[in-house]
Amino acid sequence: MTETRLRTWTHSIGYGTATLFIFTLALQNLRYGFYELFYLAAGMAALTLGGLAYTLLSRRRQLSAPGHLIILATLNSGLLAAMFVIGSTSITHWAMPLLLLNLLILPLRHALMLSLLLLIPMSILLLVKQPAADAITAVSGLLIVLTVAALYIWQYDHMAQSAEDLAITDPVTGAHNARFLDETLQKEISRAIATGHNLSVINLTIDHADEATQLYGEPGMQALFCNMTQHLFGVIRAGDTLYTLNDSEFFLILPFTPEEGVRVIAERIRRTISENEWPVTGKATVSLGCTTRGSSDTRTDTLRKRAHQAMLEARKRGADTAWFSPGETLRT
Ligand SMILES: Nc1nc2c(ncn2[C@@H]2O[C@H](COP(=O)(O)OP(=O)(O)OP(=O)(O)O)[C@@H](O)[C@H]2O)c(=O)[nH]1
Repeated sequence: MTETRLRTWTHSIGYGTATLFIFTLALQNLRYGFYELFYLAAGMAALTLGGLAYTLLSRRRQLSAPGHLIILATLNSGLLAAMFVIGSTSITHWAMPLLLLNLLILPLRHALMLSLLLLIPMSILLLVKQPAADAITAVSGLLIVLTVAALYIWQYDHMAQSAEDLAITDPVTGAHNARFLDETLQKEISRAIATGHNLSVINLTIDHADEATQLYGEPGMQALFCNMTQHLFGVIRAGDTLYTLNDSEFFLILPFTPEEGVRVIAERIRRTISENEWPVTGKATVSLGCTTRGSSDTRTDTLRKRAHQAMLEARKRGADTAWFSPGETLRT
């Protein structure tokens, strides 16, 4: 299920349940002849029903639907205003569905702000109107509901973020994985087209990886791969992104980098790697294929293929080489 559908479902169920709860309150008050409270509850039920209709009408835009903030702010301020105007503290528990709706529907920070804007004046009114012990009991109940629900949402947000990080990160090296590469590269191509900025990429492979694996074994190569990832993180600048493609291959996306720039950074990577003393293998070299987006490059596979061809060309020319496509060596 997509996040938009999930939100449409949870928002609809939240508004629907709140409508039922508040409508029941309205009927109860009508039965006992408390007409002011009946009108208040009927108005609130109409608003939550409006929230349900808004959710269904804007179901494709549930990730950013701004109307929820307006609906919930009106509900919260309406209840608060009514408590002050009617002077009734017996409807404090009506705040419960509103607190839960705030947290279910709005981003956590907005929800907490709105809930506190409701709770603080409400607590002052309760302390003024009721015996201190009763007021403290009522306010504590509301605070417990708010805290537990907020903690649950906070934990859920963190778990969702961790799951997303896991899905796009290589667990061994900590760099992004191949799955995330095409998505980011397509976004960067679109950004480069829209802004007219340069975009370059580098495909980089460890030279003689098969022989090194036979010599040092899988764990040795994995250690080299991890060390090289950390080294590359240290060389590239903020805004560049690094991807690990398989056990010996990397890919770099370099936004705002022209041909002269990618030549500089590719040469710097080649030189620093060949000069470095690596923990398991001692010396190691890499072959780099670089390219810069041309005006007709609108697809990821064109750039990836060209960078890959350039990398194969660099390897063919004796390894420890950076090759810029189409057809110019930086250094052999
Ligand atoms: N994307 C990217 N480009 C780089 C990097 N390092 C160098 N370049 C490119 O190479 C050009 C020259 O870089 P340097 O020789 O470091 O000179 P610089 O003037 O200190 O580079 P900047 O201040 O980073 O622009 C830069 O303008 C960039 O286009 C890097 O880490 N990432």
